[in-house]
Amino acid sequence: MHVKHQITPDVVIGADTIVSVDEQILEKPVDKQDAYRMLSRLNGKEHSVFTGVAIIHCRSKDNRLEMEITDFYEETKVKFSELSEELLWEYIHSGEPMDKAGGYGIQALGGMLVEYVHGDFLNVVGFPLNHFCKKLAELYYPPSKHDVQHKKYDTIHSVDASKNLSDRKSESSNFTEHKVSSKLDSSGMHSSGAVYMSENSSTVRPGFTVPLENQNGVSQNASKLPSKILELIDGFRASKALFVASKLKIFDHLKGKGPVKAVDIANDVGTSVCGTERLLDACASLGLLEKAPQGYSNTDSANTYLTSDGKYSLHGYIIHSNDHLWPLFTNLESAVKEGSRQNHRAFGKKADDLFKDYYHNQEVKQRFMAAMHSIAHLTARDVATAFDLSQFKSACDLGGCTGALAHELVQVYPNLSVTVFDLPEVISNTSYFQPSGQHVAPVTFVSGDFFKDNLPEADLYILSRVLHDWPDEKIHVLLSKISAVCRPGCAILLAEMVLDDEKKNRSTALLQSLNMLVQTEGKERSGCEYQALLEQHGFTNIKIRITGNLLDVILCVKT
Ligand SMILES: C[S@@+](CC[C@H](N)C(=O)[O-])C[C@H]1O[C@@H](n2cnc3c(N)ncnc32)[C@H](O)[C@@H]1O
Repeated sequence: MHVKHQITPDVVIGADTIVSVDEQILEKPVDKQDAYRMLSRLNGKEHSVFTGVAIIHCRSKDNRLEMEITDFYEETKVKFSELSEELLWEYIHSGEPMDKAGGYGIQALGGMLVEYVHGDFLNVVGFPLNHFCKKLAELYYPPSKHDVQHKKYDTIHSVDASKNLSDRKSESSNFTEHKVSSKLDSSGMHSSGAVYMSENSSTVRPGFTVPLENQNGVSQNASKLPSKILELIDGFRASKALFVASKLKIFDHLKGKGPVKAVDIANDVGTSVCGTERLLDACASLGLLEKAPQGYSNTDSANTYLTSDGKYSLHGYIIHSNDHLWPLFTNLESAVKEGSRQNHRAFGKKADDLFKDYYHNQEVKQRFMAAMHSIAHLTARDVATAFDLSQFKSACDLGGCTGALAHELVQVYPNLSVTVFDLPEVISNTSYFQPSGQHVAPVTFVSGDFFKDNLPEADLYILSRVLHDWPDEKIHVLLSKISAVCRPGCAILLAEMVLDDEKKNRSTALLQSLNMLVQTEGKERSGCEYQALLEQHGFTNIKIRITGNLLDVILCVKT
């Protein structure tokens, strides 16, 4: 290993000894207390101080000291700014951050004084372990040309020339030279949870720098982190960025406009410029917005799906995901351990069923209905046309909520009369969701409880996203009531995410099953499971259509 200066490990670990000032070797090295005192007294001039492991460049003006610390390997610079003599002494005497071996006060509270770290964070919190390990690996395995070219990103993940990588590269350059005026925790993570990146050597990601054994048993960095794993770890940040942008109605603000500057969006929305800019950049990196020198604008998808009045707006579902599902998913671990819903943990109450949770409060009810409406509207055409339903004269959509599917059915089948049956709290709140216009065919709304009350008569009973809310016992109650009013030839149409028999579906369906776990007593089921439930109540000739949309469709007939 190339060692520039002969130093003892003690000096490396305890870095706070000044040995030279402005290249003049001191007669006697000063200890750390004197070193800092000396630094703080060097007022009005620029100095560079060599401490044995670092060069400290000081610029001091008006009793304010700026220190730039370059570590022994000249890979890492730490810039302290706005450091007054009093503050400096306060930190020295607190015995905490400044006293940490080699920490230069950048850990814990001392992080508040750090303007930026340029390079390898690990090199300034003690023994330069990261650098040391890399040098060791180089000694044993000199890097190939290919590796050297990509050295800049070598501790974060694989350097495959994929789209993901180039995305990551631009991400890391965004973090580079980023101000770290807020605290860094002792693991080197930004206290907000953001990952601190270095500019010119490795990316400091303590949690991800996993030593691996190669064939010869020598440790190397596990630089080949599969991008899928990183994507999943990042997933919650991406979801939250979308949720917050939706909550702040950023997509609505941008709709129908040319590029808008971050500062103007921030002023319109009433948010901070720096926070808004970061959110907009994150959304642009996720493909939700377009970014140009003139500003930010909506993508076509954002106009269609993310604005609150978009053709297939998912705004309601996104807000529900943020306000309701997010707190529930925070308790997923308990749900998995206990095998039950977590509404009491997320919202501090235990209702008999989830609909009582939703309908106790007008705002929560409106939010839930808007969420159901978003998905029902998006899927209605595929559900309505999955089978030819033209032989039916009347249909009853049990748990039909806002009537989004009912309205699609009367459009596709003009001779079909459709009744929406739902709880009274829902039926009284449906007017807000009705389509406007002269040519809208009428839909009838009836209130009642499908477990207790008489069901309206119909040739076709529709259950869209209803069975997945309930355990088998409750489903048997409901199906036996439907079966009792069905004449032979009458049918049931189910719309659900149907799992395949091995439960190896696309992840949307299986994640939806977790969704049911955290909030209901129900679950997503496979085609076979639905078939078994239906057959017990005399429904046969079961056909399943996988629509490719969010809901699949099952049709069966009473024999
Ligand atoms: C998950 S939502 C599905 C809404 C709609 N079918 C859709 O696919 O968008 C379930 C619906 O069932 C209704 N529901 C729940 N329990 C009910 C009951 N006992 N009687 C009638 N409707 C009920 C809820 O109010 C809600 O509208």
